[in-house]
Order: sequence, then C-alpha cells, then structure tokens
Amino acid sequence: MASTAPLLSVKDIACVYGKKTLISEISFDLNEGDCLVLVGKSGSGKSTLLKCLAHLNVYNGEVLLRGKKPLDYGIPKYRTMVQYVPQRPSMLPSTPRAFLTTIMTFKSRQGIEEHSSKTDGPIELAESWGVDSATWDRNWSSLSGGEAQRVSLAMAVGIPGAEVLLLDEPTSALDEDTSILVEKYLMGLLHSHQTLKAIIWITHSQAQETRVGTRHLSLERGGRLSHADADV
Ligand SMILES: Nc1ncnc2c1ncn2[C@@H]1O[C@H](COP(=O)(O)OP(=O)(O)OP(=O)(O)O)[C@@H](O)[C@H]1O
Repeated sequence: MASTAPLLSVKDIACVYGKKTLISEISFDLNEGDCLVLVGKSGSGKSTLLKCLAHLNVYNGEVLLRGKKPLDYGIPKYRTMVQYVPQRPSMLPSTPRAFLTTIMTFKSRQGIEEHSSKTDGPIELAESWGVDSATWDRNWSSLSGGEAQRVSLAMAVGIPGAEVLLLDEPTSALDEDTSILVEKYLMGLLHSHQTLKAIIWITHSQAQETRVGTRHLSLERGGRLSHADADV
C-alpha cells in the first residue's frame, strides 16, 4: 500500500549552541511539488535549519523522510536524498572534476544512476548556465564566486539522487539573467516528475521568492517561526 506520510515531516526541531538558541521548536510538513521559500534576516537561523534537516547539525526533535528516520536509510544515503547545497563550497582541494570523480565513487550514489531519467549531467548543465567546461579542470580556489556556485549546484542537480533539495541562497553570486535561467531549470525539474520531489529555497530576494515559491516560511531571530502560510 502506498505511504500516506508527508515527503518530509519536521517535528519540533530545536538547535542550541552553548547558551544560544539557534532554532526554536520548528514544525512543518513538506509535500511533493512544494517549493518552500525560507526567508528571514541575517542570523535568524535559516542555514542552521537546513543543516538540521540534512542531518548535518545536531538537533532535538525529529525529521522523517516518508515517515522514516534518517538512520533508517543510513546517514550518507539520507544526505543524498535530502541534499543541502551550501551558498558557496567550503575550501576544497584540487579541481571540480576531481571532486566529481570522488563523489561518483560514494556507495550512497551507487545504483542511483541506473534508475535515473534524462537529466543533464553536471558538466553539460553548468555549461547551459554559462560555465565553460574547462572550468572543471581549474583549481577551486581560482573560480569566481558565481562559477563555484553554479558548479556546486550543477553537481547537486546533475547527479541524480536528491528527492529534496535544500538550497542555501543558490543564486546569490549570479547576475539576474543567469539567476532566472537557473530558477527555470530547477522549477522545470521539480515539475517533471523525476527524482526531485520538493525544494526548500533560502533567498533574500523578494522577486525571487515571488517567482519560485509555492509556500513561504519566515524566521525571526532565535530561529522562531514568525510567519508561515496557512498550510505550513
Ligand atoms: N556552529 C556554530 N556555532 C555557533 N554559532 C553558530 C554556529 N552556526 C551558526 N551560528 C549562529 O547561529 C545564528 C544563525 O546562523 P545562520 O547561518 O543559520 O543564519 P542565517 O539566517 O542563515 O543567516 P544569513 O542570512 O546571514 O546567511 C547566527 O547568529 C550564527 O552566528
């Protein structure tokens, strides 16, 4: 029998660092087809919340993917399925191509490729967003912010496996035309009934929020929900 559990169920998530509360008991369900835009002032806890959802931060409360805990999937596999894409890649050694080769060997990725449909590969995808294929053979440290951002995003999207994408200001380093190109691709992928089922998208741009958001959630300082759509 098909599961009736929400795609992602977030229950009373809280995150405390020392005496500081970063996230305060946040609950919502994410359903298939949602592009939930997460907004709030700098430091309100948006990135922290996404990292909790990807099981990259220690948190209290519960996150369930189709009714199952991250541990039931195995954490590496869960992090592939509920994938956090940072605003910028942290300091990585060597080149994007070497990094791509390494992640393709991860056990959590194996078996996914055969089941995937016709998404572009990461290099072709980045090229369609204006990143020359030679960029993949340059050192990460020599890439511009916008190049690094598009390459990272192309890897997250162009290697199938993510059912939920957690995007942390994915176009913050891009010009408006390129941002719109990336937005259109992501929204097309979300609506194409392939592996990707939902997106949570952090942005500081009201125009972008309006273009991509199907639902909206806003945080205030201390990681409290200050506004949520009626159905959140
Ligand atoms: N590992 C950590 N240790 C201590 N404090 C942290 C840690 N990570 C985040 N914080 C603090 O938690 C708060 C929320 O940070 P977070 O990065 O989640 O905010 P944000 O809403 O994503 O901000 P921005 O819009 O500027 O990216 C900030 O005050 C930040 O300094």
